[in-house]
Amino acid sequence: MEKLIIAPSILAANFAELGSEIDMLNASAAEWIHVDVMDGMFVPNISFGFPVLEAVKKRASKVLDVHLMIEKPERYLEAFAKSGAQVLTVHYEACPHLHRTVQQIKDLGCLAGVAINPSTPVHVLEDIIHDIDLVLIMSVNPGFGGQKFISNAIKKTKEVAELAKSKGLGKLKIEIDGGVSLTNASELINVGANVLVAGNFVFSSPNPQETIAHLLELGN
Ligand SMILES: O=C(CO)[C@H](O)[C@H](O)COP(=O)(O)O
Repeated sequence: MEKLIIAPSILAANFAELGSEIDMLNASAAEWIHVDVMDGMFVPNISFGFPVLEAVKKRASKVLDVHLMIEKPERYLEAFAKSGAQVLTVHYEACPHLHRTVQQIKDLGCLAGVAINPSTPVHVLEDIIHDIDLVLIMSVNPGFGGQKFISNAIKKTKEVAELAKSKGLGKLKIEIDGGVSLTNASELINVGANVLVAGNFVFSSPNPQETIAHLLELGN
Protein backbone atom coordinates (compact mmCIF):
# COMPACT_ATOMS: atom_id res chain seq x y z
CA MET A 1 0.00 0.00 0.00
CA GLU A 2 1.14 3.56 -0.69
CA LYS A 3 2.15 5.36 2.48
CA LEU A 4 -0.61 7.41 4.12
CA ILE A 5 -0.64 11.17 3.61
CA ILE A 6 -2.61 13.55 5.82
CA ALA A 7 -3.74 16.73 4.06
CA PRO A 8 -5.34 19.22 6.47
CA SER A 9 -7.78 21.51 4.69
CA ILE A 10 -7.11 25.18 5.43
CA LEU A 11 -10.75 25.93 4.66
CA ALA A 12 -11.21 25.24 8.39
CA ALA A 13 -8.24 27.39 9.48
CA ASN A 14 -8.50 30.74 11.25
CA PHE A 15 -7.99 33.08 8.28
CA ALA A 16 -7.12 35.98 10.57
CA GLU A 17 -4.13 33.94 11.73
CA LEU A 18 -3.35 32.11 8.50
CA GLY A 19 0.42 32.56 8.81
CA SER A 20 0.60 30.89 12.20
CA GLU A 21 -1.84 28.18 11.07
CA ILE A 22 0.58 27.37 8.22
CA ASP A 23 3.53 27.41 10.66
CA MET A 24 1.61 24.92 12.80
CA LEU A 25 1.09 22.64 9.77
CA ASN A 26 4.76 23.01 8.75
CA ALA A 27 5.73 21.65 12.17
CA SER A 28 3.17 18.82 12.00
CA ALA A 29 3.21 15.32 10.49
CA ALA A 30 1.00 16.48 7.62
CA GLU A 31 2.74 15.97 4.29
CA TRP A 32 0.30 18.00 2.21
CA ILE A 33 -1.80 21.11 2.78
CA HIS A 34 -5.21 20.90 1.11
CA VAL A 35 -6.41 24.16 -0.47
CA ASP A 36 -10.09 24.36 -1.44
CA VAL A 37 -10.89 26.83 -4.21
CA MET A 38 -14.62 27.51 -4.71
CA ASP A 39 -16.19 29.78 -7.32
CA GLY A 40 -19.81 30.22 -6.23
CA MET A 41 -20.89 28.53 -9.48
CA PHE A 42 -19.80 24.89 -9.43
CA VAL A 43 -20.46 24.95 -5.68
CA PRO A 44 -22.70 27.34 -3.73
CA ASN A 45 -19.84 28.97 -1.84
CA ILE A 46 -16.83 31.18 -2.56
CA SER A 47 -13.57 30.57 -0.71
CA PHE A 48 -10.36 32.20 -1.95
CA GLY A 49 -8.09 32.39 -4.98
CA PHE A 50 -4.62 33.29 -6.22
CA PRO A 51 -3.46 35.91 -3.69
CA VAL A 52 -4.21 33.60 -0.77
CA LEU A 53 -2.58 30.62 -2.49
CA GLU A 54 0.53 32.71 -3.23
CA ALA A 55 0.73 33.83 0.40
CA VAL A 56 0.35 30.23 1.60
CA LYS A 57 3.05 29.11 -0.84
CA LYS A 58 5.50 31.67 0.57
CA ARG A 59 5.01 30.35 4.09
CA ALA A 60 4.40 26.62 3.59
CA SER A 61 7.06 23.92 3.54
CA LYS A 62 4.52 21.23 2.57
CA VAL A 63 3.09 20.13 -0.77
CA LEU A 64 0.13 22.32 -1.80
CA ASP A 65 -2.76 20.11 -2.85
CA VAL A 66 -5.21 22.38 -4.65
CA HIS A 67 -8.79 21.18 -5.11
CA LEU A 68 -10.58 23.24 -7.75
CA MET A 69 -14.33 23.32 -7.15
CA ILE A 70 -14.81 25.64 -10.10
CA GLU A 71 -16.46 25.59 -13.50
CA LYS A 72 -14.20 25.38 -16.55
CA PRO A 73 -11.03 24.94 -14.48
CA GLU A 74 -8.93 24.75 -17.67
CA ARG A 75 -9.09 28.59 -17.78
CA TYR A 76 -6.99 28.90 -14.63
CA LEU A 77 -4.68 25.88 -14.42
CA GLU A 78 -1.55 27.78 -15.41
CA ALA A 79 -2.28 30.54 -12.91
CA PHE A 80 -2.81 28.02 -10.11
CA ALA A 81 0.45 26.25 -10.96
CA LYS A 82 2.28 29.60 -11.00
CA SER A 83 0.69 30.49 -7.65
CA GLY A 84 2.16 27.38 -6.03
CA ALA A 85 -0.10 24.36 -6.65
CA GLN A 86 1.84 21.08 -6.84
CA VAL A 87 -1.19 18.80 -6.98
CA LEU A 88 -4.11 20.10 -9.06
CA THR A 89 -7.46 18.33 -8.84
CA VAL A 90 -10.42 19.14 -11.07
CA HIS A 91 -13.94 17.79 -10.88
CA TYR A 92 -15.13 15.19 -13.36
CA GLU A 93 -18.50 17.00 -13.30
CA ALA A 94 -16.91 20.34 -14.28
CA CYS A 95 -14.82 19.13 -17.26
CA PRO A 96 -16.42 18.21 -20.60
CA HIS A 97 -12.93 17.59 -22.02
CA LEU A 98 -11.40 15.91 -19.02
CA HIS A 99 -8.58 14.16 -20.88
CA ARG A 100 -7.35 17.47 -22.31
CA THR A 101 -7.62 19.16 -18.91
CA VAL A 102 -5.61 16.37 -17.26
CA GLN A 103 -2.90 16.68 -19.94
CA GLN A 104 -2.75 20.44 -19.32
CA ILE A 105 -2.16 19.81 -15.61
CA LYS A 106 0.62 17.32 -16.37
CA ASP A 107 2.24 19.67 -18.87
CA LEU A 108 2.42 22.23 -16.06
CA GLY A 109 4.48 19.76 -14.01
CA CYS A 110 1.79 19.15 -11.37
CA LEU A 111 0.29 15.89 -10.19
CA ALA A 112 -3.12 15.54 -11.83
CA GLY A 113 -6.19 14.62 -9.81
CA VAL A 114 -9.83 14.02 -10.70
CA ALA A 115 -12.55 14.44 -8.07
CA ILE A 116 -15.99 12.84 -8.10
CA ASN A 117 -19.05 14.04 -6.19
CA PRO A 118 -21.01 11.72 -3.89
CA SER A 119 -23.60 11.02 -6.62
CA THR A 120 -21.04 10.27 -9.35
CA PRO A 121 -20.25 6.57 -9.80
CA VAL A 122 -16.68 5.31 -9.87
CA HIS A 123 -17.02 3.66 -13.30
CA VAL A 124 -16.83 7.09 -15.02
CA LEU A 125 -13.11 7.02 -14.19
CA GLU A 126 -12.42 3.89 -16.22
CA ASP A 127 -11.07 5.70 -19.28
CA ILE A 128 -9.10 8.38 -17.44
CA ILE A 129 -7.60 6.52 -14.48
CA HIS A 130 -4.46 5.57 -16.48
CA ASP A 131 -3.71 9.22 -17.09
CA ILE A 132 -4.02 10.57 -13.58
CA ASP A 133 -2.03 10.52 -10.35
CA LEU A 134 -4.92 10.91 -7.95
CA VAL A 135 -8.62 10.21 -7.53
CA LEU A 136 -10.44 12.38 -5.00
CA ILE A 137 -13.63 10.87 -3.62
CA MET A 138 -15.92 13.50 -2.13
CA SER A 139 -17.46 12.16 1.06
CA VAL A 140 -19.64 15.27 1.45
CA ASN A 141 -21.33 17.41 -1.18
CA PRO A 142 -18.63 19.93 -2.07
CA GLY A 143 -18.93 23.54 -0.99
CA PHE A 144 -18.65 23.60 2.79
CA GLY A 145 -16.46 22.23 5.53
CA GLY A 146 -17.81 20.64 8.67
CA GLN A 147 -20.44 18.41 7.04
CA LYS A 148 -21.39 14.86 7.97
CA PHE A 149 -19.44 12.06 6.28
CA ILE A 150 -21.48 10.21 3.62
CA SER A 151 -20.70 6.54 4.23
CA ASN A 152 -21.16 5.57 0.57
CA ALA A 153 -17.60 6.91 0.17
CA ILE A 154 -16.30 3.72 1.79
CA LYS A 155 -17.79 1.54 -0.94
CA LYS A 156 -16.49 3.96 -3.57
CA THR A 157 -12.98 3.94 -2.11
CA LYS A 158 -12.98 0.15 -2.35
CA GLU A 159 -14.18 0.34 -5.96
CA VAL A 160 -11.43 2.82 -6.92
CA ALA A 161 -8.80 0.66 -5.19
CA GLU A 162 -10.06 -2.42 -7.08
CA LEU A 163 -10.15 -0.55 -10.38
CA ALA A 164 -6.59 0.70 -9.83
CA LYS A 165 -5.42 -2.81 -8.92
CA SER A 166 -7.08 -4.37 -11.96
CA LYS A 167 -5.22 -1.89 -14.16
CA GLY A 168 -1.86 -2.28 -12.41
CA LEU A 169 -1.89 1.29 -11.07
CA GLY A 170 -0.19 0.61 -7.75
CA LYS A 171 0.92 4.20 -7.25
CA LEU A 172 -2.48 5.85 -7.62
CA LYS A 173 -3.32 8.23 -4.81
CA ILE A 174 -6.83 7.71 -3.46
CA GLU A 175 -7.87 10.80 -1.52
CA ILE A 176 -10.99 11.14 0.62
CA ASP A 177 -12.38 14.59 1.33
CA GLY A 178 -15.19 15.57 3.68
CA GLY A 179 -16.12 14.68 7.23
CA VAL A 180 -12.99 12.58 7.77
CA SER A 181 -12.24 11.86 11.44
CA LEU A 182 -10.84 9.14 13.68
CA THR A 183 -14.30 7.52 13.50
CA ASN A 184 -14.05 6.64 9.79
CA ALA A 185 -10.33 6.96 8.94
CA SER A 186 -9.34 3.36 9.76
CA GLU A 187 -12.09 1.92 7.62
CA LEU A 188 -11.16 4.22 4.74
CA ILE A 189 -7.50 3.19 4.98
CA ASN A 190 -8.46 -0.49 5.14
CA VAL A 191 -10.36 -0.25 1.86
CA GLY A 192 -7.56 1.60 0.06
CA ALA A 193 -7.52 5.32 0.92
CA ASN A 194 -3.98 6.71 1.07
CA VAL A 195 -4.60 10.47 1.31
CA LEU A 196 -6.97 11.79 3.97
CA VAL A 197 -8.18 15.39 3.87
CA ALA A 198 -9.37 16.67 7.24
CA GLY A 199 -10.58 20.20 7.90
CA ASN A 200 -12.74 20.73 10.94
CA PHE A 201 -11.60 17.56 12.65
CA VAL A 202 -8.05 18.91 12.72
CA PHE A 203 -8.56 22.64 13.21
CA SER A 204 -11.37 22.35 15.80
CA SER A 205 -9.45 19.88 17.91
CA PRO A 206 -7.68 21.05 21.08
CA ASN A 207 -4.29 20.04 19.65
CA PRO A 208 -4.29 19.99 15.81
CA GLN A 209 -0.75 18.61 15.56
CA GLU A 210 -1.63 15.70 17.83
CA THR A 211 -4.81 15.06 15.83
CA ILE A 212 -2.79 14.94 12.60
CA ALA A 213 -0.33 12.52 14.22
CA HIS A 214 -3.20 10.29 15.40
CA LEU A 215 -4.66 10.15 11.92
CA LEU A 216 -1.26 9.31 10.46
CA GLU A 217 -0.65 6.53 13.01
CA LEU A 218 -3.69 4.70 11.64
CA GLY A 219 -1.71 4.11 8.44
CA ASN A 220 1.10 2.24 10.24
O1 LIG B 1 -13.72 20.12 -0.07
C1 LIG B 1 -14.20 20.48 0.97
C2 LIG B 1 -15.54 21.04 1.01
O2 LIG B 1 -16.05 21.10 -0.27
C3 LIG B 1 -13.37 20.37 2.25
O3 LIG B 1 -12.03 20.06 1.95
C4 LIG B 1 -13.91 19.29 3.11
O4 LIG B 1 -15.23 19.49 3.41
C5 LIG B 1 -13.01 19.11 4.33
O5 LIG B 1 -13.53 19.71 5.40
P1 LIG B 1 -14.11 18.88 6.62
O6 LIG B 1 -13.04 17.90 7.01
O7 LIG B 1 -14.35 19.94 7.63
O8 LIG B 1 -15.35 18.18 6.14
